[in-house]
Amino acid sequence: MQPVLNIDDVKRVEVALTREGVSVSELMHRAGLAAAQEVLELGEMDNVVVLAGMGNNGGDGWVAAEALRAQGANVTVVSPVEPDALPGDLPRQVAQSAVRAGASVLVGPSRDELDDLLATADVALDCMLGTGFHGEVRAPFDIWIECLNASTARVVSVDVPSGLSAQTGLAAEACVVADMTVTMLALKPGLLTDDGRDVCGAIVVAPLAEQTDRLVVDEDPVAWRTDLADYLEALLPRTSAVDKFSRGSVLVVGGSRRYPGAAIMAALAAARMGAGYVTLATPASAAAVAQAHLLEIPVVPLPEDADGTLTADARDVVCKLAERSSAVLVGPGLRVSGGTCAVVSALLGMDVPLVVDADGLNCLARLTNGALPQYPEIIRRSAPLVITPHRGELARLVGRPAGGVSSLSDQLDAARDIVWADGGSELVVVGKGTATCCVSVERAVLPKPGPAALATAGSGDVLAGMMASAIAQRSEADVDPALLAAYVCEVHAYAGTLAAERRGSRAVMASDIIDVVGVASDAVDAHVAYPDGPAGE
Ligand SMILES: NC(=O)C1=CN([C@@H]2O[C@H](COP(=O)(O)OP(=O)(O)OC[C@H]3O[C@@H](n4cnc5c(N)ncnc54)[C@H](OP(=O)(O)O)[C@@H]3O)[C@@H](O)[C@H]2O)[C@H](O)CC1
Ligand SMILES: [K+]
Repeated sequence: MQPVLNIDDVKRVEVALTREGVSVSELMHRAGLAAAQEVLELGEMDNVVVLAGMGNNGGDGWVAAEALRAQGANVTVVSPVEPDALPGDLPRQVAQSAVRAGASVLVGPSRDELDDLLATADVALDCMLGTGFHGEVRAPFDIWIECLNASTARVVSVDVPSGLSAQTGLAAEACVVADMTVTMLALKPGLLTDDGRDVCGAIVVAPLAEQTDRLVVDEDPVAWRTDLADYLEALLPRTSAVDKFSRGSVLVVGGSRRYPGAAIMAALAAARMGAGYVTLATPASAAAVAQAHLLEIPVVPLPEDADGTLTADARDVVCKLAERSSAVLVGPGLRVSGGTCAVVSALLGMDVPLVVDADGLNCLARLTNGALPQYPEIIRRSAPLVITPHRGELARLVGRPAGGVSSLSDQLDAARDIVWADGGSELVVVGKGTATCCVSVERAVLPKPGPAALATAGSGDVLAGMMASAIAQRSEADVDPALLAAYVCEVHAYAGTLAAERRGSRAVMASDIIDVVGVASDAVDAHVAYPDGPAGE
């Protein structure tokens, strides 16, 4: 797994490195050399343009320019001011050194001059703005970014594409779209989510010092990005010695007269993820339509009110069914009412592994007055509990205003508020977004995010069904619950990719994802188990 650090923690690692004898000047040299090395590895890069800003990100660029010049490349550095006029001591010194080494400098070019220069470039190094960037991009960098994005040069961004917040992943109006980002010391959350996913290109981490790994871990990384090999312990069992019950039984409680589909999709996804036996319990007036869609899955009708929503009387039947299940999912299509809140509350009080999604989460928000971290006893239990909120649901659960969870960084903070208040190892918050985080009290795990095709109605219901299915199949196993949840997200993401290949990237519907869950999990498992085998290539 690769550690992900908040920007403030990256700065602390920088300070810790200087305490261990690696000066900032040395770090800047190593950063510039790391960027130059990546350029050299692209091959045939004779003409290099370095767009340098005024701070240390620019300093990295001047070091890279000198290193590439030493390798025989034609290097032109574009700077807003003369090298001698750079305000920071370090950037000024490395700039002067690069000039002495023969790098050409173009100061304050017009748009046309810059376009002409970039037209001759094989590669452009983006060193305008790094982690010190804030607000909207000011001149001249807004214009430089436009020229760079319009050019045909390969673009390598140093530390972070200029214009992207490395913390939030939100891009300013002007933001470099890179082919590659060479980031210093550790991954940062903003590179992995939201606009960051579209503008970073391939990400390479340059550790800069042998002490870095240790110092990064000392800073308690805000998250860990998984590699496929990390999932080995999370793989679902594949043995011939099974019958339909030993393969795990899942109870899905969801649906309403108005929204029968969500629960149907969750039940199907649970079956496709490998549970041997799935049951759907749904309000009586949704049961007939559900049964018509679910040939292999029994549907149990439950007491409902005049709106076709569960009443509190449903609790007894639901709890009896839950007792016989290896895992329960509650929420998809449920709606929020006194009755549905009573059912969610009863399930939380049981000793059965539980996944709470969608309206189940909205019931939970209502049961806790929109302040779940203040009522940890409601979710404290001995059996596993996985809650799967998207950003809006997560904001509601922790009492933030609408839009109050707007980045991966916010997702991680809000999820931590919940798991730390709970304090137990049974709870995982799967915070869904353009990057999804699986957060337990132990750690936060980031699975590889899926394609935009997954952002479609019902996709979350499918994930929830898959999650309950995986937990049912691993109920006896001692596996890190955040890792198991991340594995399920990874299979869901890959299913989205397969569905997009089959249907077209904008045409995927949730049922297309369900259709390929089985082949997606086979493929992910093969990659995990045999990373170097034919399936892993
Ligand atoms: N982490 C490490 O170990 C190392 C990182 N290095 C590199 O250093 C940068 C961070 O350097 P820093 O000097 O803190 O900041 P930047 O270079 O990113 O940016 C500061 C300059 O940018 C100006 N700025 C800020 N916002 C804007 C904007 N919206 N529009 C235009 N200009 C902006 C800022 O001007 P102010 O007037 O706001 O002060 C500064 O001039 C990190 O990313 C790495 O690349 C080191 O090499 C050492 C190792
Ligand atoms: K940059």
